[in-house]
Amino acid sequence: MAEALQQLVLDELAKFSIIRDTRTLIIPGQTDPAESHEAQITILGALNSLQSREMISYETHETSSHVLTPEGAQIVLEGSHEARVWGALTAKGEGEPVGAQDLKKKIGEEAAKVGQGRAFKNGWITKEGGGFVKNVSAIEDVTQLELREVDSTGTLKTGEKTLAELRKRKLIAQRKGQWFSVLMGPNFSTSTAKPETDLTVDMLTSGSWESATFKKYNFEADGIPTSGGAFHPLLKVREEICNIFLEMGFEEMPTNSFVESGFWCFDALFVPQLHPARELQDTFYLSDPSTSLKPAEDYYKRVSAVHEIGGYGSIGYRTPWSDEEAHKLLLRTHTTASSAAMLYKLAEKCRGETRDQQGTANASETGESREGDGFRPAKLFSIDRVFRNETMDATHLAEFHQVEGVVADRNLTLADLIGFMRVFFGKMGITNVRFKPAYNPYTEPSLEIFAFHPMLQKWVEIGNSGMFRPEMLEPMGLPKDVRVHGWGISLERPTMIRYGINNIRTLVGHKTSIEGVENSPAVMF
Ligand SMILES: N[C@@H](Cc1ccccc1)C(=O)O
Repeated sequence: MAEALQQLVLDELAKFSIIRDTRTLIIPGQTDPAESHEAQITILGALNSLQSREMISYETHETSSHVLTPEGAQIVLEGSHEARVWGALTAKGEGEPVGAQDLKKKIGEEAAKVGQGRAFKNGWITKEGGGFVKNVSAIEDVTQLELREVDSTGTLKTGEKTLAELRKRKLIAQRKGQWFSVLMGPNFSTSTAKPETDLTVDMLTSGSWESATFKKYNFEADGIPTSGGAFHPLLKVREEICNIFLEMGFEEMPTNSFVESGFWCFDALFVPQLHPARELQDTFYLSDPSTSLKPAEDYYKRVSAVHEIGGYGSIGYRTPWSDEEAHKLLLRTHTTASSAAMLYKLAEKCRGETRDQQGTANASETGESREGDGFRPAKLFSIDRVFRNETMDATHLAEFHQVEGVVADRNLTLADLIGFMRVFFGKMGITNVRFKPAYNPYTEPSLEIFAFHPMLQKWVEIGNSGMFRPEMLEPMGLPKDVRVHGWGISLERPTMIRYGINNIRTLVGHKTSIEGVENSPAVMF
C-alpha cells in the first residue's frame, strides 16, 4: 500500500516537468479524521519515506471546512422550520387561520415550536382570530439557501459570522482537513527501490555499486546509546578494602615507585643477599639504568653491618656484603619495600638527626627507649602493584596488586597483630580464619593466614603477616620498644572469589582460551 502510494506520488510528479522545485503536486488530505485516520498515516508514511531519501520534499497544509448536520441536511431538502410554518398557513384574509394544535399536526411538533418564533421575528406570520396567518405573500428562506451553499462549497461567502451562527444552531459542523504540497527533491527518481545503506564487497566485485543509490548519512541522528562506564571489579574491591583501612584509622602510604633498589626491596628488610627471592627467575631486574642512587650513608652502613656482623642482639648472616646487590634496580616484588621506606621516614625524628647536628647523642646508637624520643605511632596501608617473574597460569601473573597494612606502636604483641587481622578480615566478610606459623626473612614471628572457602570447601591461604624483626627496625633508628607488625594479601584473590572468576587473566583482559585453565580453582599463592 505504502509502496504503491509512493510510486503514485513519484509518477505524478514525473508527469509535471523537468523543472524541479517550482511545480507543486497537490495531494488532497482527508476531511473526516475519524474515518480516514489510517489513510492519513499511510499518506504521511509514504511522503516521509520519500522525503528522507530526498526524493521529494513536502509541506502540510491545514484546511477547515463545514458540513451539514442531519438537521441541516433536512432543511436543505424541506426548507427551514420558519419557512415550513409560513408555508402551512393561509394568506391574511383569505382563509381560516391555523391554530397552534393544527400547525403541530401539519409540520410536526419540533418544526412548529422552533419555526413559530423565527417566523414571527422575521415578520412572516401574524396572529388572527384563534390562530396564525401569513403576514407576507412571499418569503426568502435564507437559512435553506445558506445551507445549500455550505453543502456544495463547504463554506459561505458571507463569512465567519453567519457560519458561527449556523454552527450555534447545530445545522452545520466544522471539519478540519489537510493537504500536502509535494516538490521534487535532489534525488528524485521514479523508482521506489530502497537505497543501499552499506557498500559491500559483493557490490564492489559485481560493479553494482555504480548504479546503486545510497542512503545518506544522518549526522543529526542521536546514534545508539552507549552503555555507561562501569568500575572494574579490581577497583571496586580496592575501594572496599581502602574503606576498611580508613575506618580502622589507617593512613594510605605513597607507593608510586614501581622501580626500587635491591637495598629497599630486600636489604633494608633484612632479606639475605643470597636469598632465592632475589634471583633472576623470581625478580625482574632493570638493565638500563641498572643501578640506583645510594641511600643515606649512615643508614646504609648500619644495614650492611647488621647483615654482615649483626647487631641489636643479632649475630647477622655472617656472609660478605655486596654493594652491587644492594644497588641493583628492580621492579618491586612486594609493597613492603615502600613500607620500609615509610618506617625509615617515621624513624626520622627518633634518629635524632637534628640533635646530631647539635652534637647530642644519636638515639639509635644508644638504643634507649624513652617517651619524648619523637616517635609517633602509625597505622599505614597501601594497595598497589608488584611484579614477580612467575610462570603465568590461571592463578598467577607476572604482576598483581598487593594490599598491605602496617602498624607501629610501642610494646605491640603478636596478639595485637592477630586481633587486627581478625577485625580486618571480618570487615571483608571473612570470619572463619586461622593462623599458621611461617617464615619471612623480615618478620619474626610470621603467620600465614588461612580462610575457609565455602565454595571450595577447604582452607585456602589468603595472606602473610608477621612482626618486623629488630634487625630491620633498629638500624632505621626506631626505639627498641617500638614494635611494627604487618600483613599482606593480594587484591586479585578476594576479587576473584567475590566475582566467581576462575582465571586471573579474565581480570586483566588476557585471552583465556588456554585449555584446562578455565576451571582451575581460584588459588593465588
Ligand atoms: N611482603 C609479604 C607480605 C607481608 C607484609 C608485611 C609483613 C609480613 C608479610 C608478601 O609479599 O607476601
